[in-house]
Amino acid sequence: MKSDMHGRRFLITGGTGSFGRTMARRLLALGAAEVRVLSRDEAKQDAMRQELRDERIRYHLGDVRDYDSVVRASRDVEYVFHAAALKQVPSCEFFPVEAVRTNVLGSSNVINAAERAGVKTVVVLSTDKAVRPVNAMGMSKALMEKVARSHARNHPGSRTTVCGVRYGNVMYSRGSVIPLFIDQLREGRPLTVTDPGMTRFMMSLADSVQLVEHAFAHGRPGDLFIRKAPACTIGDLAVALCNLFGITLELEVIGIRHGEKFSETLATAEELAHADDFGEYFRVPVDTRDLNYALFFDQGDPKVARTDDFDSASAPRLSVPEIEALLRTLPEVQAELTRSLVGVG
Ligand SMILES: O=c1ccn([C@@H]2O[C@H](COP(=O)(O)OP(=O)(O)O[C@H]3O[C@H](CO)[C@@H](O)[C@H](O)[C@H]3O)[C@@H](O)[C@H]2O)c(=O)[nH]1
Repeated sequence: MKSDMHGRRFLITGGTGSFGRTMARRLLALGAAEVRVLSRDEAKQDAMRQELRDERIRYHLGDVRDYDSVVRASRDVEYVFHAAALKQVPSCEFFPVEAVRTNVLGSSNVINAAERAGVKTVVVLSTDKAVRPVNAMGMSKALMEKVARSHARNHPGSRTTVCGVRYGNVMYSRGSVIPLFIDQLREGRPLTVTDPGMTRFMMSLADSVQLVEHAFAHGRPGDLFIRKAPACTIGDLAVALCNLFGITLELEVIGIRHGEKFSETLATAEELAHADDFGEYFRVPVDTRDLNYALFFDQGDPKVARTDDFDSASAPRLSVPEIEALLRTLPEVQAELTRSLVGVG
């Protein structure tokens, strides 16, 4: 049976990142006619070209901040996955205007170029850090969500559907805690735990691709899809990794970092009050009522008070053996496990 992706033309912004590479591979496997990658770094494009070696991939050098480069990359495209972003919390804290340029204005460029090119669907990728944000990265992603969802409100007859997904930490993503802990284990150093009680939602890269595919297949204008990921404490994650590698190491508690939250929120009570529950996913439709504030004040919303946030402190909590099982499913961890841990322990 042919998939919905078969014979279609796609653009992935930020296409050389870990999400982009995984998504590109998947689209090619499903018979996509063309996968265009828009990104800034020619070295990463070259590495991807060597890795995937498929004539259906076209590399566009450019930057989402530059509208013309996005317009060029969007020509004749049917579907856009918008993954380009500044996503490091510390760098966005130091340079918040850069976060605004890429995450907010860049996203607006992607949506406007898609509209102009007659793209059918744009899926924008967001993060739990955009919910009740405390850092510039999260704030800029929250505004990106607003930009994306306002498209549905402001262009009700548009032939371009703009929808989004929001997910938590992607396990083993570049620069994140799991590869860091594995390096520390390998070197026999104590694991630097910020606070053992901190919680994060845990998702694999494969899960994030699946969520984007779900949005691609089912998204209506302005929809936001959220996967109901399980959560764990960072202390349990550290113990699970030690168990997995058969090593006993001390944990060194270093304290919560600048701009971090103790727990993350994937969906607020206000969003959940209006969300559709699809088992594994929530769909949060956009509020398309007109901006008549009197209506909001007069009618209120009794549903909101009855719902709690979906946050990592109260979400289904993975036990240590469950974290171990989840870690074992990750190809990167499988590769690490087959490497010898000589000199460690
Ligand atoms: O040496 C360390 C580093 C991190 N942590 C903790 O581990 C958890 C996860 O940290 P990390 O992997 O750095 O992820 P986050 O800071 O939660 O943010 C990640 O996840 C986001 C999605 O939620 C992405 O957008 C970010 O780019 C990515 O860094 C947090 O509780 C940290 O406090 C430690 O305990 N020790």
